Amino acid sequence: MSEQTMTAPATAPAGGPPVLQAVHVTKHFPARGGLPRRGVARRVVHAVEDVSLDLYAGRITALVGESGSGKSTLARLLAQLHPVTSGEVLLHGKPVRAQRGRAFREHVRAVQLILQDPFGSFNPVATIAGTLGRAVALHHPERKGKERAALVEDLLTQINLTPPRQFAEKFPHELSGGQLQRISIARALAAEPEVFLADEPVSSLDVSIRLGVLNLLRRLTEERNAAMLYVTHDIASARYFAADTAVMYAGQLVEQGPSEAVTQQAAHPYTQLLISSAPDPSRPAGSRVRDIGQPPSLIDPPAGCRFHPRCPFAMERCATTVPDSHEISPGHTTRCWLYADDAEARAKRAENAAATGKAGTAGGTGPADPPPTPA
Ligand SMILES: Nc1ncnc2c1ncn2[C@@H]1O[C@H](COP(=O)(O)OP(=O)(O)OP(=O)(O)O)[C@@H](O)[C@H]1O
Repeated sequence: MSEQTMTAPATAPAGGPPVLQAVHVTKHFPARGGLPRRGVARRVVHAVEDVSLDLYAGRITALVGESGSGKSTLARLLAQLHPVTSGEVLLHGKPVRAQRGRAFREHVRAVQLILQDPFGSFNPVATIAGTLGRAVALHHPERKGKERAALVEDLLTQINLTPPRQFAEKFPHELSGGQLQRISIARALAAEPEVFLADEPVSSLDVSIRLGVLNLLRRLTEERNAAMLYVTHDIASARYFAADTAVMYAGQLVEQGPSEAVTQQAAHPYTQLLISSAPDPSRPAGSRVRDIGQPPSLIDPPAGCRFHPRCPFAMERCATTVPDSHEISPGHTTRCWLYADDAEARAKRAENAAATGKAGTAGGTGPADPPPTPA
């Protein structure tokens, strides 16, 4: 497969048990600034609130939302880089709580994070062979000398930087952003992970090379039957790259399910807004969903559904009670009161359908459309 052609998303059936799970995970950070005052509870940032998400072997799940919605925090909780405030992270069904020791090291090996900015994560005075050699030494201490060098060359070949010797002796500043992002993927591969957490892996890269890096990630996921979380702002790329999509708003998951369903029959007004805000030349003029505000402060988030102050279809209950999860079609769920089974919700739902019309679709009208350029 050419790396410049976007093919159908990795869709290994989600039949087996999840590899990695967030179960009712919440993360509060102490708010920066201001001194604690006697008798006044310390203010916290409600970065992630009661989020449950499953990742499956051989399957890519996109986590979509605007800046500050808690996507990176969730990825870091799954990687055990932050302790959870409540809830659990499970690897193969077993809770992971250790922040040090053998269980922690095993988690860090099995679950590898790939970050947005490849430049920031390399030692500028180490060659690529030195950087990858350290990763090999960490995860395969038995491989020494020539064996270690051979493994470094093999890693470079797997990420299509060939001939490997030509790249091994280079320093980070001698490589392009795309080449360095490939090296960070190779460094993650050295651990033979079961899960990749790719946090906006292409958004800092030149538009022309994004597709190549995404297709490399997909090939590696498929070949290794690894699970992948693909964190992105770009809901249109999620449809083409990921089998499943989860949408996050202000720390809460508002919709999730098969990417095709989430992007073509978006149920939550926030998902509809995200889709209608994404560039899409095929969308008729005037079909945008009306946006009536900004994301809330996470220090003092709105009660109920956090989207309600911005939602044109909000009802009274939306301001007081966190919505239940409603199943729209098999595996496609949303936390939105529009899908409750009562007269008021039905009327609002009809209003929503009339207002959005075709606006609940992303990236065009069918699988034959050309892939969008990933952001
Ligand atoms: N270590 C921290 N201490 C305090 N607040 C934090 C910390 N890390 C993240 N936050 C806050 O948590 C919220 C969620 O941030 P997060 O980076 O997870 O969002 P995001 O969706 O990944 O955004 P972006 O796409 O811009 O990276 C933000 O309000 C952020 O300021």
